[in-house]
Amino acid sequence: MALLEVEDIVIRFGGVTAVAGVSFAVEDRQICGLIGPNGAGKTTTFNCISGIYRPNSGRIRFAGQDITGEPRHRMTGYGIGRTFQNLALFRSMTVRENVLAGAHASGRSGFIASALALPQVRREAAEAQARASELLALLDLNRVADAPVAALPFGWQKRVEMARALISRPKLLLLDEPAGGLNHGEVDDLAALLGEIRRNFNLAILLVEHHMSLVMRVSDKVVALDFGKKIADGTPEQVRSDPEVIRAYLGGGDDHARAA
Ligand SMILES: Nc1ncnc2c1ncn2[C@@H]1O[C@H](COP(=O)(O)OP(=O)(O)OP(=O)(O)O)[C@@H](O)[C@H]1O
Repeated sequence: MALLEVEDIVIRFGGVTAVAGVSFAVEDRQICGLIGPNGAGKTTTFNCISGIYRPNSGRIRFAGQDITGEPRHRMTGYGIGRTFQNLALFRSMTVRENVLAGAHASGRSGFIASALALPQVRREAAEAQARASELLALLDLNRVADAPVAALPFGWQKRVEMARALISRPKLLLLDEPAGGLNHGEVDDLAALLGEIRRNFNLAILLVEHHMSLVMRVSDKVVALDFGKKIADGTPEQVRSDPEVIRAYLGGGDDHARAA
């Protein structure tokens, strides 16, 4: 049984079918790249897995459990963490505070227990602090831990988002365009970091990404979409040389050419 099973999902917006029956699976500890030209349906698929959209039909299973249409606030509890293309950080808070905010989303203590500062709450808070420190070190964010997040360059803010997603110990990390806006050196660092994250946290990663060389370098498998349909699913080598993929990237006018 795969960790994530996406089965024949269809997502429509009014008259537009953004995703037209897509299926694929992500195994435990696998890094899977989701690629495709502009408008292919990547983000919509991603938003469906993370509970932002509900599919019109089809099923999504995570660790054997049907999570189709579950709201996004439940996803952390299931073991799914995510980052956003345009960042969703608390800009005036420090790096450490932002990372800790991810732990609050997954804390088991309820509102009353927290208000009364019961021992379990204090234990959870201490654990979260220790884990935040570990993550800040791993993601090389120690030096800026007490700086407001808004003062950091974009590439560093992306790392903060990743640390925030990781603090809840996800089994699957969804990354929306992690290389977007990064310079060449930062993309190299990101490739190394993704491997390190997988090794350290024993998790699977699904990334939507336009940066083709990054996807091909880090992914164990790649799923390619075009016009809402899956056109290829295999190893980076298989997908890179797939005639449908080559046609989608080279033959689709301005939008497609930009994505290639
Ligand atoms: N909220 C929405 N309302 C209406 N149409 C939408 C909405 N979101 C996406 N679409 C349409 O669905 C299709 C797929 O869009 P989607 O953003 O998933 O593609 P994508 O592969 O992520 O593209 P990009 O790489 O440009 O981000 C496009 O035709 C898009 O215009």
